Amino acid sequence: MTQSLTIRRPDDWHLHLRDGDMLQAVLPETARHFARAIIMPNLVPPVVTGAQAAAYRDRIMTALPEGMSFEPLMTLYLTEDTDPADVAAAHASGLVKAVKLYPAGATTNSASGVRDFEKVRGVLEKMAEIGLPLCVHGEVTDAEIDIFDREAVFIDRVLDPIRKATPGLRVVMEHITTSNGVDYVRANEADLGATITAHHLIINRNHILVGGIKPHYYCLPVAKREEHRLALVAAATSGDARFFLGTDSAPHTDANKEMACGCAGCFTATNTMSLLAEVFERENALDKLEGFASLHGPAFYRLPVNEETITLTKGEPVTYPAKIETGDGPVTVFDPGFPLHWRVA
Ligand SMILES: NC(=O)N[C@@H](CC(=O)O)C(=O)O
Ligand SMILES: [Zn+2]
Ligand SMILES: [Zn+2]
Repeated sequence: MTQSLTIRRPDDWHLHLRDGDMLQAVLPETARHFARAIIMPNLVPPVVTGAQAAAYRDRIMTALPEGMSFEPLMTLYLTEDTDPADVAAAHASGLVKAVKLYPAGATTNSASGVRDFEKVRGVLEKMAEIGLPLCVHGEVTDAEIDIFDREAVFIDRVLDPIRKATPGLRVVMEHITTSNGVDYVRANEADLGATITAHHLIINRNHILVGGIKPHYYCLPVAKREEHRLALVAAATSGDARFFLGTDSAPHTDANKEMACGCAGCFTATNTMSLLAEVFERENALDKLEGFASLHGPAFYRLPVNEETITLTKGEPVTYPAKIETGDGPVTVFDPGFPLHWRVA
Protein backbone atom coordinates (compact mmCIF):
# COMPACT_ATOMS: atom_id res chain seq x y z
CA MET A 1 0.00 0.00 0.00
CA THR A 2 1.41 3.40 -0.87
CA GLN A 3 1.25 5.89 1.93
CA SER A 4 0.27 9.36 0.95
CA LEU A 5 -0.29 12.68 2.64
CA THR A 6 -2.16 15.64 1.16
CA ILE A 7 -1.55 19.05 2.69
CA ARG A 8 -2.20 22.63 1.73
CA ARG A 9 0.51 23.95 -0.54
CA PRO A 10 3.40 25.08 1.68
CA ASP A 11 5.13 28.45 1.89
CA ASP A 12 8.75 29.25 2.73
CA TRP A 13 9.04 32.00 5.34
CA HIS A 14 12.80 32.59 4.80
CA LEU A 15 14.37 32.23 1.36
CA HIS A 16 17.40 33.57 -0.54
CA LEU A 17 16.77 33.86 -4.27
CA ARG A 18 19.77 36.11 -5.11
CA ASP A 19 19.67 37.87 -8.48
CA GLY A 20 20.62 37.49 -12.15
CA ASP A 21 21.73 34.04 -13.34
CA MET A 22 21.47 32.55 -9.84
CA LEU A 23 17.89 33.77 -9.42
CA GLN A 24 17.00 32.26 -12.78
CA ALA A 25 18.37 28.86 -11.74
CA VAL A 26 17.08 28.59 -8.17
CA LEU A 27 13.61 30.13 -8.47
CA PRO A 28 11.99 27.08 -10.15
CA GLU A 29 13.38 24.83 -7.39
CA THR A 30 11.27 26.77 -4.87
CA ALA A 31 8.26 27.54 -7.09
CA ARG A 32 7.80 23.84 -7.90
CA HIS A 33 6.50 23.15 -4.37
CA PHE A 34 6.01 26.46 -2.58
CA ALA A 35 3.26 29.00 -3.24
CA ARG A 36 4.94 31.97 -1.56
CA ALA A 37 8.19 32.87 0.15
CA ILE A 38 9.54 35.66 2.29
CA ILE A 39 12.41 36.89 0.11
CA MET A 40 15.59 37.87 1.94
CA PRO A 41 16.98 41.30 0.96
CA ASN A 42 20.71 40.61 1.41
CA LEU A 43 21.68 41.30 -2.18
CA VAL A 44 24.75 43.33 -3.13
CA PRO A 45 23.79 46.17 -2.74
CA PRO A 46 21.00 45.31 -0.28
CA VAL A 47 17.28 45.89 -0.86
CA VAL A 48 16.80 48.87 1.43
CA THR A 49 13.99 51.02 0.00
CA GLY A 50 10.47 50.30 -1.15
CA ALA A 51 11.50 51.23 -4.70
CA GLN A 52 14.34 48.69 -4.63
CA ALA A 53 11.97 46.00 -3.31
CA ALA A 54 9.49 46.73 -6.11
CA ALA A 55 12.23 46.44 -8.73
CA TYR A 56 13.50 43.18 -7.18
CA ARG A 57 9.98 41.73 -7.14
CA ASP A 58 9.70 42.54 -10.85
CA ARG A 59 13.00 40.76 -11.58
CA ILE A 60 11.76 37.71 -9.67
CA MET A 61 8.49 37.61 -11.59
CA THR A 62 10.36 37.99 -14.88
CA ALA A 63 12.56 35.02 -13.95
CA LEU A 64 9.57 32.79 -13.15
CA PRO A 65 9.14 30.14 -15.87
CA GLU A 66 5.89 30.08 -17.88
CA GLY A 67 3.22 28.01 -16.23
CA MET A 68 4.61 28.22 -12.68
CA SER A 69 2.84 30.22 -10.02
CA PHE A 70 4.69 31.84 -7.15
CA GLU A 71 4.28 34.94 -5.05
CA PRO A 72 7.38 36.62 -3.64
CA LEU A 73 6.72 38.33 -0.30
CA MET A 74 9.19 41.16 -0.20
CA THR A 75 11.27 42.43 2.71
CA LEU A 76 13.40 45.50 3.37
CA TYR A 77 16.94 45.35 4.73
CA LEU A 78 17.09 47.45 7.89
CA THR A 79 19.96 49.94 8.03
CA GLU A 80 20.74 52.72 10.45
CA ASP A 81 19.51 55.14 7.75
CA THR A 82 16.19 53.40 7.01
CA ASP A 83 13.36 55.92 6.76
CA PRO A 84 10.27 54.96 8.83
CA ALA A 85 8.01 56.73 6.33
CA ASP A 86 9.39 54.71 3.39
CA VAL A 87 8.86 51.48 5.35
CA ALA A 88 5.30 52.46 6.23
CA ALA A 89 4.50 53.37 2.62
CA ALA A 90 5.96 50.10 1.27
CA HIS A 91 3.86 48.20 3.79
CA ALA A 92 0.68 50.19 3.11
CA SER A 93 0.97 49.51 -0.64
CA GLY A 94 1.00 45.75 0.09
CA LEU A 95 4.51 45.34 -1.35
CA VAL A 96 6.50 44.64 1.80
CA LYS A 97 5.61 41.97 4.35
CA ALA A 98 8.54 42.27 6.77
CA VAL A 99 11.73 44.15 7.59
CA LYS A 100 14.94 42.21 8.09
CA LEU A 101 17.45 42.94 10.83
CA TYR A 102 21.03 41.80 10.28
CA PRO A 103 23.49 42.71 12.99
CA ALA A 104 26.38 44.21 10.98
CA GLY A 105 28.85 41.48 10.07
CA ALA A 106 26.74 38.55 11.34
CA THR A 107 26.36 36.67 8.05
CA THR A 108 26.52 36.76 4.23
CA ASN A 109 26.16 40.34 2.88
CA SER A 110 25.38 41.89 6.26
CA ALA A 111 27.96 44.68 6.19
CA SER A 112 25.19 47.32 5.83
CA GLY A 113 23.36 45.95 8.86
CA VAL A 114 22.79 47.52 12.24
CA ARG A 115 25.61 48.40 14.66
CA ASP A 116 23.84 50.83 16.97
CA PHE A 117 20.33 49.62 17.79
CA GLU A 118 19.37 53.06 19.13
CA LYS A 119 19.54 54.35 15.55
CA VAL A 120 16.69 52.06 14.40
CA ARG A 121 14.38 52.78 17.32
CA GLY A 122 12.16 55.08 15.21
CA VAL A 123 11.67 52.43 12.51
CA LEU A 124 10.91 49.72 15.06
CA GLU A 125 8.34 51.94 16.77
CA LYS A 126 6.66 52.63 13.43
CA MET A 127 6.64 48.89 12.67
CA ALA A 128 5.03 48.12 16.04
CA GLU A 129 2.37 50.72 15.30
CA ILE A 130 1.50 49.30 11.86
CA GLY A 131 1.96 45.61 12.76
CA LEU A 132 4.80 44.96 10.31
CA PRO A 133 6.94 42.00 11.44
CA LEU A 134 10.68 42.27 12.07
CA CYS A 135 12.65 39.21 10.90
CA VAL A 136 15.84 38.83 12.89
CA HIS A 137 19.15 37.13 12.20
CA GLY A 138 19.76 36.52 15.89
CA GLU A 139 23.49 36.34 16.48
CA VAL A 140 25.79 38.77 18.24
CA THR A 141 28.97 39.56 16.37
CA ASP A 142 31.35 40.40 19.22
CA ALA A 143 34.68 38.75 18.53
CA GLU A 144 34.97 37.49 22.12
CA ILE A 145 31.68 35.54 21.99
CA ASP A 146 32.10 31.94 20.91
CA ILE A 147 30.33 31.25 17.63
CA PHE A 148 28.29 28.44 19.24
CA ASP A 149 26.99 30.88 21.90
CA ARG A 150 26.12 33.78 19.62
CA GLU A 151 22.40 33.02 19.34
CA ALA A 152 21.85 32.57 23.08
CA VAL A 153 23.78 35.75 23.88
CA PHE A 154 21.83 37.68 21.24
CA ILE A 155 18.54 36.74 22.89
CA ASP A 156 19.66 38.10 26.27
CA ARG A 157 21.63 41.14 25.17
CA VAL A 158 19.78 42.35 22.08
CA LEU A 159 16.45 40.68 21.34
CA ASP A 160 14.83 40.76 24.74
CA PRO A 161 15.79 44.42 25.37
CA ILE A 162 14.48 45.45 21.91
CA ARG A 163 11.19 43.65 22.49
CA LYS A 164 10.78 45.18 25.96
CA ALA A 165 11.58 48.66 24.62
CA THR A 166 9.15 48.30 21.71
CA PRO A 167 5.83 46.90 22.95
CA GLY A 168 3.72 45.45 20.16
CA LEU A 169 6.68 44.85 17.84
CA ARG A 170 6.04 41.54 16.06
CA VAL A 171 9.26 39.53 15.74
CA VAL A 172 10.25 36.40 13.84
CA MET A 173 13.42 34.78 15.16
CA GLU A 174 14.81 33.45 11.92
CA HIS A 175 16.46 30.03 11.58
CA ILE A 176 16.68 29.23 15.30
CA THR A 177 19.37 26.67 16.12
CA THR A 178 19.27 26.31 19.90
CA SER A 179 17.04 25.17 22.76
CA ASN A 180 17.54 28.73 24.05
CA GLY A 181 15.69 30.02 20.97
CA VAL A 182 12.93 27.44 21.38
CA ASP A 183 12.55 28.27 25.09
CA TYR A 184 12.46 32.01 24.46
CA VAL A 185 9.64 31.63 21.93
CA ARG A 186 7.71 29.31 24.24
CA ALA A 187 8.06 31.73 27.17
CA ASN A 188 6.46 34.62 25.28
CA GLU A 189 2.73 34.56 24.56
CA ALA A 190 2.33 37.20 21.89
CA ASP A 191 4.07 38.85 18.95
CA LEU A 192 6.85 36.28 18.68
CA GLY A 193 7.43 33.41 16.27
CA ALA A 194 10.39 31.48 14.93
CA THR A 195 11.33 29.85 11.67
CA ILE A 196 13.20 26.55 11.60
CA THR A 197 15.12 25.21 8.59
CA ALA A 198 15.01 21.63 7.32
CA HIS A 199 18.78 21.26 7.62
CA HIS A 200 18.88 22.28 11.30
CA LEU A 201 16.36 19.50 11.96
CA ILE A 202 18.86 17.04 10.47
CA ILE A 203 22.46 18.02 11.19
CA ASN A 204 24.33 18.86 14.37
CA ARG A 205 27.84 20.26 14.59
CA ASN A 206 29.44 16.83 14.38
CA HIS A 207 28.09 16.47 10.87
CA ILE A 208 30.10 19.53 9.85
CA LEU A 209 33.38 18.57 11.49
CA VAL A 210 33.77 14.85 12.15
CA GLY A 211 35.66 12.84 9.55
CA GLY A 212 36.70 15.90 7.53
CA ILE A 213 35.20 19.34 7.12
CA LYS A 214 31.93 19.44 5.15
CA PRO A 215 31.54 22.85 3.56
CA HIS A 216 28.03 22.11 2.33
CA TYR A 217 26.86 21.70 5.95
CA TYR A 218 28.29 25.08 6.95
CA CYS A 219 25.67 27.77 7.37
CA LEU A 220 24.90 30.56 9.80
CA PRO A 221 23.83 30.27 12.47
CA VAL A 222 26.08 27.22 12.55
CA ALA A 223 24.48 23.90 13.59
CA LYS A 224 24.86 23.27 17.33
CA ARG A 225 25.07 20.24 19.66
CA GLU A 226 22.70 17.29 19.25
CA GLU A 227 20.62 18.36 22.28
CA HIS A 228 19.80 21.58 20.41
CA ARG A 229 18.83 19.72 17.24
CA LEU A 230 16.49 17.58 19.33
CA ALA A 231 14.90 20.71 20.81
CA LEU A 232 14.29 22.04 17.28
CA VAL A 233 12.74 18.75 16.16
CA ALA A 234 10.47 18.77 19.23
CA ALA A 235 9.38 22.36 18.51
CA ALA A 236 8.78 21.82 14.79
CA THR A 237 6.76 18.64 15.31
CA SER A 238 4.83 19.88 18.37
CA GLY A 239 2.01 21.60 16.53
CA ASP A 240 2.81 24.86 18.36
CA ALA A 241 1.82 27.57 15.86
CA ARG A 242 4.69 29.84 16.88
CA PHE A 243 7.12 27.58 14.97
CA PHE A 244 7.03 27.42 11.18
CA LEU A 245 9.13 26.59 8.14
CA GLY A 246 11.73 28.99 6.83
CA THR A 247 14.16 26.98 4.72
CA ASP A 248 16.93 29.59 4.61
CA SER A 249 17.80 27.90 1.33
CA ALA A 250 20.93 29.94 0.54
CA PRO A 251 22.63 29.10 -2.74
CA HIS A 252 26.37 29.64 -3.15
CA THR A 253 28.36 28.12 -6.00
CA ASP A 254 30.54 25.12 -5.20
CA ALA A 255 33.57 27.27 -6.00
CA ASN A 256 32.56 29.66 -3.22
CA LYS A 257 31.75 26.88 -0.72
CA GLU A 258 34.70 24.57 -1.34
CA MET A 259 37.54 26.94 -0.62
CA ALA A 260 39.83 28.05 2.18
CA CYS A 261 37.27 30.61 3.39
CA GLY A 262 33.97 29.15 2.24
CA CYS A 263 30.61 30.92 2.22
CA ALA A 264 27.86 30.10 4.72
CA GLY A 265 24.60 28.62 3.45
CA CYS A 266 22.86 25.33 2.67
CA PHE A 267 20.83 24.95 -0.53
CA THR A 268 17.68 22.99 0.30
CA ALA A 269 15.01 24.37 -2.04
CA THR A 270 15.07 21.22 -4.19
CA ASN A 271 14.35 18.63 -1.49
CA THR A 272 12.89 20.48 1.50
CA MET A 273 9.52 18.71 1.51
CA SER A 274 11.15 15.26 1.24
CA LEU A 275 13.52 16.16 4.08
CA LEU A 276 10.69 17.38 6.29
CA ALA A 277 8.44 14.40 5.64
CA GLU A 278 11.26 12.04 6.63
CA VAL A 279 11.93 13.97 9.86
CA PHE A 280 8.25 14.26 10.80
CA GLU A 281 7.60 10.57 10.04
CA ARG A 282 10.45 9.52 12.34
CA GLU A 283 8.76 11.51 15.11
CA ASN A 284 5.35 9.97 14.32
CA ALA A 285 4.25 13.49 13.59
CA LEU A 286 3.25 13.48 9.92
CA ASP A 287 -0.07 14.95 11.05
CA LYS A 288 1.85 18.05 12.20
CA LEU A 289 3.63 18.68 8.90
CA GLU A 290 0.82 20.74 7.37
CA GLY A 291 0.75 23.08 10.35
CA PHE A 292 4.52 23.62 10.25
CA ALA A 293 4.85 24.06 6.48
CA SER A 294 1.49 25.49 5.41
CA LEU A 295 -0.62 26.92 8.27
CA HIS A 296 1.42 28.50 11.06
CA GLY A 297 3.35 30.91 8.83
CA PRO A 298 0.27 32.50 7.22
CA ALA A 299 -1.30 32.79 10.66
CA PHE A 300 1.70 34.72 11.99
CA TYR A 301 1.91 36.94 8.92
CA ARG A 302 -1.89 37.42 8.93
CA LEU A 303 -2.19 36.16 5.36
CA PRO A 304 -4.69 33.64 3.96
CA VAL A 305 -3.62 30.00 3.77
CA ASN A 306 -3.14 28.55 0.29
CA GLU A 307 -6.17 26.94 -1.30
CA GLU A 308 -4.23 24.48 -3.48
CA THR A 309 -2.82 21.24 -2.06
CA ILE A 310 0.21 19.06 -2.66
CA THR A 311 0.38 15.31 -2.14
CA LEU A 312 3.41 13.53 -0.74
CA THR A 313 3.74 9.82 -1.43
CA LYS A 314 6.09 7.33 0.18
CA GLY A 315 8.00 4.79 -1.89
CA GLU A 316 11.44 3.86 -3.18
CA PRO A 317 14.18 6.36 -2.29
CA VAL A 318 13.71 9.67 -4.07
CA THR A 319 16.29 10.71 -6.62
CA TYR A 320 17.11 14.36 -7.13
CA PRO A 321 20.14 16.03 -8.69
CA ALA A 322 23.23 16.29 -6.49
CA LYS A 323 23.82 19.73 -7.97
CA ILE A 324 21.83 22.24 -9.94
CA GLU A 325 23.55 24.08 -12.77
CA THR A 326 23.50 27.86 -12.72
CA GLY A 327 25.03 30.52 -14.94
CA ASP A 328 27.51 31.16 -12.12
CA GLY A 329 28.50 27.49 -11.72
CA PRO A 330 27.07 24.41 -9.96
CA VAL A 331 25.28 24.63 -6.61
CA THR A 332 25.23 21.51 -4.43
CA VAL A 333 21.83 20.38 -3.15
CA PHE A 334 21.74 19.59 0.60
CA ASP A 335 22.44 15.88 1.16
CA PRO A 336 20.98 14.64 4.45
CA GLY A 337 23.23 11.58 4.43
CA PHE A 338 20.30 9.13 4.44
CA PRO A 339 17.75 8.13 1.83
CA LEU A 340 14.52 10.11 1.49
CA HIS A 341 11.34 8.19 0.72
CA TRP A 342 8.69 10.89 0.40
CA ARG A 343 8.23 12.70 -2.88
CA VAL A 344 5.89 15.47 -3.93
CA ALA A 345 3.56 13.90 -6.49
N1 LIG B 1 22.23 31.17 6.33
C1 LIG B 1 23.41 31.35 5.76
O1 LIG B 1 24.37 30.68 6.13
N2 LIG B 1 23.60 32.23 4.76
C2 LIG B 1 22.64 33.19 4.28
C3 LIG B 1 22.48 34.37 5.17
C4 LIG B 1 21.68 34.11 6.43
O2 LIG B 1 20.52 33.73 6.37
O3 LIG B 1 22.21 34.29 7.54
C5 LIG B 1 23.10 33.64 2.89
O4 LIG B 1 22.60 34.66 2.40
O5 LIG B 1 23.94 32.96 2.28
ZN1 LIG C 1 20.50 34.66 8.71
ZN1 LIG D 1 18.97 33.36 5.47
